[in-house]
Amino acid sequence: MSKTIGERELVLAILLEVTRDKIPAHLALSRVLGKYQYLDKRERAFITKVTEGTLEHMIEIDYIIDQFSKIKIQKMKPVVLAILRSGVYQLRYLDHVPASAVCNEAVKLAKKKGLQGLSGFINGVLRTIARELEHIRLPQEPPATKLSVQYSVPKWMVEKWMAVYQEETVEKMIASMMEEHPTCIRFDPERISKDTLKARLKEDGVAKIKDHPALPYALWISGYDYLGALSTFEDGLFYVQDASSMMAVESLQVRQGDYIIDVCAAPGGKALHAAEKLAGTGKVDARDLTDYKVKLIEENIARSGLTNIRARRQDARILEEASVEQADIVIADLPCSGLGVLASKKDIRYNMTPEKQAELVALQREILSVVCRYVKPGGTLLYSTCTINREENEENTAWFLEDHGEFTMEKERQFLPGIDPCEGFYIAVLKKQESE
Ligand SMILES: C[S@@+](CC[C@H](N)C(=O)[O-])C[C@H]1O[C@@H](n2cnc3c(N)ncnc32)[C@H](O)[C@@H]1O
Repeated sequence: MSKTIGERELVLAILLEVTRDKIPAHLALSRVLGKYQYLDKRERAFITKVTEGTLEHMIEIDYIIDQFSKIKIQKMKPVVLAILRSGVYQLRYLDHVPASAVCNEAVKLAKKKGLQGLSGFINGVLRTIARELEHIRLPQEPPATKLSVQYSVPKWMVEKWMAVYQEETVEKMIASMMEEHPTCIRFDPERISKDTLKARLKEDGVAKIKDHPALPYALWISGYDYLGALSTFEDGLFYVQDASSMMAVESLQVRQGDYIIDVCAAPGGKALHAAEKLAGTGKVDARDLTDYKVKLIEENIARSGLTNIRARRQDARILEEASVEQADIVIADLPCSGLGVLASKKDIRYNMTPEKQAELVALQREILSVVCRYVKPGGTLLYSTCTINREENEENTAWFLEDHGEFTMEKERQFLPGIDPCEGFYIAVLKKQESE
């Protein structure tokens, strides 16, 4: 393929896909990197850094643009805004790119995109920002605006959290969400000891390996190139999973021989963990909505070598008569707004809205009302989400318990990033009364 598209043009294409067309950032990025094979390592690194960085700091960047542009960002053409955003990111965060190069490249790109008439405007805004860079002041008041701009998290999310938690807690949470975190992995101590796994990970070239403080079968790893290249990963010796998800399964007290239904199981993290806890006994029935998702679970089952788990397609909103009162444990780890995992999924904050969140609450209630019927008398229902939002969490559980007097709350916990050693996650363990 001839080299006609430059790195900044590809950054622009990805930013437009994410911000205008609402394509998840990791998909847009991997599609472009996959399509333009001629890009060398340095160009790939630049494209990744600038797109991810621009998205990560986008609210702060928009605030800065609005300080120095006579046209406000809401009035700008998406292409102009995307060129300015990536330009401001490079000026503010990439020391090795000279300001003159940032401005010149932005002008060239604007002209290439047929925006000759606006290239002077783009040049003017970027040059002014480059000049004023040292003097830029972000808002200090009110607290929700300060945190929103400083950490580039939408104000509505910050306000939601500030209504529940102290400002200091919210800042710790958000700061933690913006930091790079090591990868959390779970291993099966029945299959490999911690010491052997650590030795193998070192042989694989993993630079840092740390014990998780709360879980004996969890490790934090960092300083490796590519997960898929680790022999330990290829051999299925660990599963990448946040500690919060492990704690969800830990809270269940799985007993040998249990029959467990996971109604929204893909890619299979909690279902596989539960199957491990059954130690070769019992059965886990891991379900999800589509064939594609079922395949993901099946791939992970194959990697794990476990034989007491199977995957199949089943819409959790539709009652399956044959499952009624059959399960010792039902895991309902439902689709949610994902506000607890902004650290690993950086575009959630721009794609999630209060309206979408309200739709998710309705879906969660619909699924809970159906799948609670699969729990045996005396059995357990786990409701969990990876979000920090009372409507989806505590309020949903309270709503459920009001309607279902046969269940009582055994355990409820909201994990907060920066406060707990994991991502943001909610767990409610609900016990169904024994039959009379
Ligand atoms: C939070 S994820 C589950 C993560 C999984 N429990 C784990 O630990 O790996 C939610 C899952 O719900 C699935 N889902 C969404 N709507 C569904 C439905 N109506 N029926 C079954 N699964 C559904 C999604 O495909 C997604 O895989």
